[in-house]
Amino acid sequence: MLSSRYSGRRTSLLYKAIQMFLLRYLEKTMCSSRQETSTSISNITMHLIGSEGLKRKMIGFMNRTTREHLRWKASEGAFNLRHAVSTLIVSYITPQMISNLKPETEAKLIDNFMAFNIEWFQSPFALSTWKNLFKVLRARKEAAKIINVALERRKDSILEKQGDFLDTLLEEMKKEGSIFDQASIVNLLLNIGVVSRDTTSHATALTVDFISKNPRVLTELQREHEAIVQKRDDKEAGLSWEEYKDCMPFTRMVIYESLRLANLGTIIFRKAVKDVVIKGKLEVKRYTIPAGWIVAVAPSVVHYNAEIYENPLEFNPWRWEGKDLRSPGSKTLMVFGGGARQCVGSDLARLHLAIFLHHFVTTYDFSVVQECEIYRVPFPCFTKDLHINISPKSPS
Ligand code: HEM
Repeated sequence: MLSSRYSGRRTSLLYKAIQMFLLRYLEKTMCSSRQETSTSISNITMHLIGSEGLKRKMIGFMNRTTREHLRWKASEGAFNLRHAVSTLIVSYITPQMISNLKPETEAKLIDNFMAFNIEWFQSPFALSTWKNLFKVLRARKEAAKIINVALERRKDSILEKQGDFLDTLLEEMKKEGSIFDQASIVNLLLNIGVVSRDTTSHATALTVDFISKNPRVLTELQREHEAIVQKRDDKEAGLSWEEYKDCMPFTRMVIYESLRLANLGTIIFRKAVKDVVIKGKLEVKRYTIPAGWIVAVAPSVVHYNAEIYENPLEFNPWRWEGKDLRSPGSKTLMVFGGGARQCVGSDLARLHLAIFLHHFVTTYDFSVVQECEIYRVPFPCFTKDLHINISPKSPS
């Protein structure tokens, strides 16, 4: 499952060219510039989990939403885990971005975020592909309209601030020389909805898939999380910030190991701002990357390197024992990118995974109905999604 294979599907050059074109096109409609996105998304993570008060508010909200989603899924029979988590992520990201939408408008925005994807792409020759492309573009347009209306209202509003991400962006926009205008704010909000949904839902599905194949890991996870619940005064309370920070070393190891194996950030790009000399052990292995060159870094080369990770294709969370896992990455772990400019959603993604696993292993038993299968082109695509059944644990 982890190798770069095409899983038996015939992928013609034309097919790939058109798929890449559509992806690029959708990307362009989503995000006007990488600089804007990154500067301002730094604010969302600051906004979402920056201050102590906000952390507590956010974690409480994520707990409630996760619990409700799992309860709802438990009553439904077998379900597609990645899709379920996509809805979950969008449900808690959307009100953090714009908090004062009417419930029906919020539901509409969530539906549009969910419809704005590329999963429908089957073949350039299938009429359904083009019909679906039309639906996706319509979803994008409707989502943009809802955000625009909310933004207009907020701009003119004399009411108290809502304390959401839209407020933060409007403050940025009003600053002298701001890189934001109304259009870039709308693009940014659309972008966050989609980026956070896809990366995090892929990561969650793959983590559960790895765990399902490793009963020893599941047992250890259950032990860690049940111990957390046992120590709590209010057994119904969700995970607290302190528990997240201090009481789940094994969960952190599982998250890092899953992300290392999943390799969701397949390629990252960097530009050499000056000549960079790469020092190999042997003279012949030394070379210089000239200033101005753009370099594509493939983190999987590091993540699957047997000199760094013993049995690199094995899912073994214990390999992280005793290592500092507070930072999102290092030279040997680039799941969220590398250097000063890394994924700005990494804190949020790790928090989500911890909360999800907490509710998942303490409240439910699960069984796999369909194993997941991915192929890489080079981005990981699911040819088969993980389908599971969950049922509430019987009280012990
Ligand atoms: C498990 C989940 C995730 C993974 C594996 C992941 C991975 C990555 C990687 C590898 C990069 C490239 C960083 C680099 O160039 O060094 C990146 C960038 C980025 N990620 Fe994530 N990400 C995840 C979740 C999220 C979430 C939840 C958000 C939004 C809240 C987000 C927003 C972004 C943005 C905006 C960038 C571009 C940053 C920039 O251009 O400076 N990501 N992510």
